[in-house]
Amino acid sequence: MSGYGTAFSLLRAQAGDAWRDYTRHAFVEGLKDGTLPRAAFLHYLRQDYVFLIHFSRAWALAVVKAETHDEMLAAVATLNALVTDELKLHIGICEAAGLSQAEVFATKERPENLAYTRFVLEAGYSGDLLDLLAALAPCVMGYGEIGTRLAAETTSDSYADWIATYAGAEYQEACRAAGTLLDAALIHRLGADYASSPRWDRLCRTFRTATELEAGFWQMGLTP
Ligand SMILES: Cc1ncc(C[n+]2csc(CCO)c2C)c(N)n1
Repeated sequence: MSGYGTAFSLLRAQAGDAWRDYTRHAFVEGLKDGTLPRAAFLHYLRQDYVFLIHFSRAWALAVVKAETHDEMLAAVATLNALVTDELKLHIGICEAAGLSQAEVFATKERPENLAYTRFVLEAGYSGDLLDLLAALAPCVMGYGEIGTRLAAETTSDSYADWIATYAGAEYQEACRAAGTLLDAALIHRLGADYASSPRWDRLCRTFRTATELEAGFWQMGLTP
């Protein structure tokens, strides 16, 4: 059990090797032991700022696709946290790492970044909240899992702040809230036996593709 809900555990298990390739990517192992080159980390941070803008748009779409007040509350809370706090926090992290605001704002979006965020948005545009959440889940829960493992296994202080952010209680609570939203949204639309629904295979495929695109994002990070 992952602790992020029943549906996430099922989706994670069916993603198989793709999940492992994402959460144990060489970039992640470099964060863990401090061997990740600084230039790669700064390049990743700049791309991640652009990523967060589109990710915020995807959570705004989740508000649009919500069908219950609880779903609206969960989506609007994440959207607010992203736009009000996380984007600002990210600029602060970049500045502390030696990147000016001007540099961050001028970042040219890499194709791997574009592919991932537009895949997520398209899943939401053409589908319902389930399609959108299946595409969003690897991002939210993957970082929660990576943060927890790295906090336990790290052998270096180089990226301690980054690890502490995702291992921290606040972020772990956000992962559990996303898991609760996903479980409830599935039951609301497909019933308790949602994994037997004809839609389940497609949701699994969407989750797996988003997982592969996360691994592609790490790989992009290694090539500034
Ligand atoms: C490529 C990439 N994937 C995942 C995250 C993690 N993340 C994105 S938004 C958010 C807040 C809650 O949804 C978190 C933790 C990231 N930063 N960059």
